[in-house]
Amino acid sequence: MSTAASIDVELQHDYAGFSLQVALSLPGRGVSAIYGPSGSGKTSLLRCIAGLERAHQASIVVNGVAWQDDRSGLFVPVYRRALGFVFQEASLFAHLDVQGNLDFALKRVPPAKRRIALTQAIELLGLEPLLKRPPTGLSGGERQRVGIARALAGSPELLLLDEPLASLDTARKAEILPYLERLQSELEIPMLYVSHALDEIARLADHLVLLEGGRVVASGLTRELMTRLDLSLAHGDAAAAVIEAVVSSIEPAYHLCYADFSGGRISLLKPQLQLGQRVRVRIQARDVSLTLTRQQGTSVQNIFAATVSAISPDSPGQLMVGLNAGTSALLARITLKSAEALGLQVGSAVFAQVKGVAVLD
Ligand SMILES: Nc1ncnc2c1ncn2[C@@H]1O[C@H](COP(=O)(O)OP(=O)(O)OP(=O)(O)O)[C@@H](O)[C@H]1O
Repeated sequence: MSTAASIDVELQHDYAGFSLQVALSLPGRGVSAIYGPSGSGKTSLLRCIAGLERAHQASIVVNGVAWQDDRSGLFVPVYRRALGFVFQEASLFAHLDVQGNLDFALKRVPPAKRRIALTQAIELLGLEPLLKRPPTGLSGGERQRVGIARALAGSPELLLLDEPLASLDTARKAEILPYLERLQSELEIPMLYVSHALDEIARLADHLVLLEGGRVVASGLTRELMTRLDLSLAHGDAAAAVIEAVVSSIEPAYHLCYADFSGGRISLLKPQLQLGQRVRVRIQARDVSLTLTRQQGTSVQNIFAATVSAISPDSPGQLMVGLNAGTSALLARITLKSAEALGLQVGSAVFAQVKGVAVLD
């Protein structure tokens, strides 16, 4: 059922040996991440929403505008859908400089339908110094920024991003993420963001869709899904929790600041944060160890009282433990042997020692 501020997708699409069948209602603003193993149908879903593939039994409504409705025979062709598509690698016109590539995209939108000024797209992606450069003179990260600005120049009502950072190395990824965060906070355009990287998702997306074998396994708030032990994304090396905290004091001499969350006070090696600032902090399950009594004489600063909410097998010899610290969910990955030695069970009172944290914003 479509409402004005949502993206509602119901569709079926079949290839030989693969069927994609989804029914989703996503927020009409902000970033929704699409996550799942290789071959789970993430790209196919984006292509069906774009109209690059024609799904059947489909209903696709973007913030009140129907793009496809097979009950009434409506199928808006891809070139008439107000969307921007950002691929893993931007294919820019080699004979045009950056400005020329952006102008080309802008000209395809009738002036009355332009929602984003080119100057705004250039400013948001920091492209001013690159405008006269040919695409061949750009780094991979710069090309992606141009690709994103070009998608914005088309004044999209929906931005589809298919692993936009996957072809970049860690340093280039880190360079682009702040631009994507700016888009999210400064533009009203909703984004569907396909990614394999949970750290990117934790940073960018409030909403998460987990796809497996062409089906939606879960759809909901990112930080809730990330700590659900019945889901694959709460397992393995990348498993992590995200907590929200507010900076309450700063200790410049130690380059530390302290932020309060429902489970206590967390110290962060990030002195440039401001008092009162809200921060999201990512805590990886592999960085959390558990004790039955509060450790003394340890170098670990962040120790929180918690209750075990769930225990589930992880890799051989390892368990994933779900924890509640106040109303915040945490994960700890520990060995089966330690769990037995501690006599852990659901409801056990423990102390979570957090060895490393990452501030997401
Ligand atoms: N044009 C096509 N013809 C036939 N089968 C296809 C076609 N496109 C995709 N598939 C199949 O559909 C399934 C889903 O593919 P899709 O690319 O959507 O997955 P994905 O989750 O995006 O994977 P990845 O993370 O590897 O990019 C795969 O089994 C793939 O082989």
